[in-house]
Amino acid sequence: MSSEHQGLVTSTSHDGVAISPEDALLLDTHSLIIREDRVTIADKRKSSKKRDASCCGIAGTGKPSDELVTLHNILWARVYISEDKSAVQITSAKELSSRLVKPSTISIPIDDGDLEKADRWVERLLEKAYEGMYLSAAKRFKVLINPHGGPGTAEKIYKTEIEPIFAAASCHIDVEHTEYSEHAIKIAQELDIEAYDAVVCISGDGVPHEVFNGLARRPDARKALNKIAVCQLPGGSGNGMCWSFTGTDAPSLAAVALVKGKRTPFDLVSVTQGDKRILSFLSQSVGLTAELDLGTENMRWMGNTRFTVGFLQRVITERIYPSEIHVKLAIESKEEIRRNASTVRLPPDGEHEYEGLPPLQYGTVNDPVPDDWVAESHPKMGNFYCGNMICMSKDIHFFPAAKPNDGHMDLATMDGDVGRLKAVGVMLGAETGKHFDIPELNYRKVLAYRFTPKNQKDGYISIDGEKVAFAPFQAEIHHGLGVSLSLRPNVYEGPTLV
Ligand SMILES: Nc1ncnc2c1ncn2[C@@H]1O[C@H](COP(=O)(O)OP(=O)(O)OP(=O)(O)O)[C@@H](O)[C@H]1O
Repeated sequence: MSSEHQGLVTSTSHDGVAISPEDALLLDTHSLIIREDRVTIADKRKSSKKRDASCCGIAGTGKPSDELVTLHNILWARVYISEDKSAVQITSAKELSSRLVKPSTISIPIDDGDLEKADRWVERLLEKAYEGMYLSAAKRFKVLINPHGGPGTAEKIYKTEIEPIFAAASCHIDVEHTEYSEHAIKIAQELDIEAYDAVVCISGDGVPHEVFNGLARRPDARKALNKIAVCQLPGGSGNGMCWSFTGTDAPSLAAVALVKGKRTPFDLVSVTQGDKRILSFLSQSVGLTAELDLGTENMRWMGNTRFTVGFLQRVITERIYPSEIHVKLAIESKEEIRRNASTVRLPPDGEHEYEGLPPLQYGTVNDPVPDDWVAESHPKMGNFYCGNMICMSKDIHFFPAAKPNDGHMDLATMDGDVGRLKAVGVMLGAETGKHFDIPELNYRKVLAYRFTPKNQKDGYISIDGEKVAFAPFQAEIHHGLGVSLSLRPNVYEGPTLV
């Protein structure tokens, strides 16, 4: 444990609060220790963690009157100067429950002679709290709220849990409500990309899908997709992107994770179908998963539970979806995927000769299948599921080998007649990623593929949870084309293979 303490020395008394000449605040490697007997707590909440509480196991002074705030939870700090007093004000996210944090501010009076020193200390605190990036932290947020997303609570969640965190972290916020289907495409197409660092969607997965596609339709698509981080905070039922990047769907905790998040390139997928080309950021599915995504719309009021109910309803019938797939393989066995789990594959550097979307390497679904793709017939396909993120919704970590920026799609397939117990086993195993080892589940890393339905006239094909025509489609990965904000570089939050 570190014992690197940097204190703010105060030596004066304000408003009757006695300040000792010793340090009132100690800056540790991972935390700020507030010596409560020496500071004025402007907005003290009862649940503040005392020194002896088990918080991250960080060693400190050991005094029971000390409060410990992890640097992750420090939202902002400043030197406040008014006519009659000066103070250092520190705002942090206070834990009120395991799913709720709220901003809380403490104020430490300082002597006017200490202003310069206090300024330097505040800067040091912010640098540590934002890991050296506070001056360039993604603080200019275009917030898109879908009032109809998931159970319809996005607006309330934003006002009560998210906005206070953004405001406390000094973010510049510009809020817009989506007013109709595909409105977010238009907003992203017309966005002033120099004015914002990120578009934050308080929505399900549908709005970020539209934002990526709006950015993709711009003449400067490559620059726009590289400049604007696209993020999701939980306003839908699945919230796969929020789970994958922040590890939670508790809105205030996820908001802190975004405020603290670092720009992370991540892979996007081009899907061609008919004459259309769209971008997918999350998943493509046919069969069981697509039915859960799209065939449970009538249970939307249940929130996340609709997926479980829908799954049980469908698995009983052991439905199959005959199909043919062609695959451009990258890593073809689970053993090899495990062996490569800690390998970092960054996108190739270099100049790009295009301003819009990257050219398709393998053509479209209307072109002949390239010679080096593997052709597979799946007369009993039960679930075709290709993903780009680890988590699809709460407790569904379907792609434990997925990485934000590895230039691969994770393709999982399973026959529909493997037996109900096996199917249930895969679903239950997905909570922890253990389904990866179930032999009936085929799991590969691919660069591109084509899916062709057989002997079925109509059905569900889901791209990022949105329904598209029941017709052949082709997908290929674009390594690191998009950007989001994540807590850790090139890692999703959840039970990864590493
Ligand atoms: N004001 C609106 N009226 C009608 N549709 C809207 C409006 N705003 C957005 N939409 C559409 O709602 C669709 C679904 O959005 P979103 O993904 O946010 O919620 P969801 O589908 O309920 O969430 P989940 O995917 O988690 O179930 C999007 O395709 C979007 O175009």
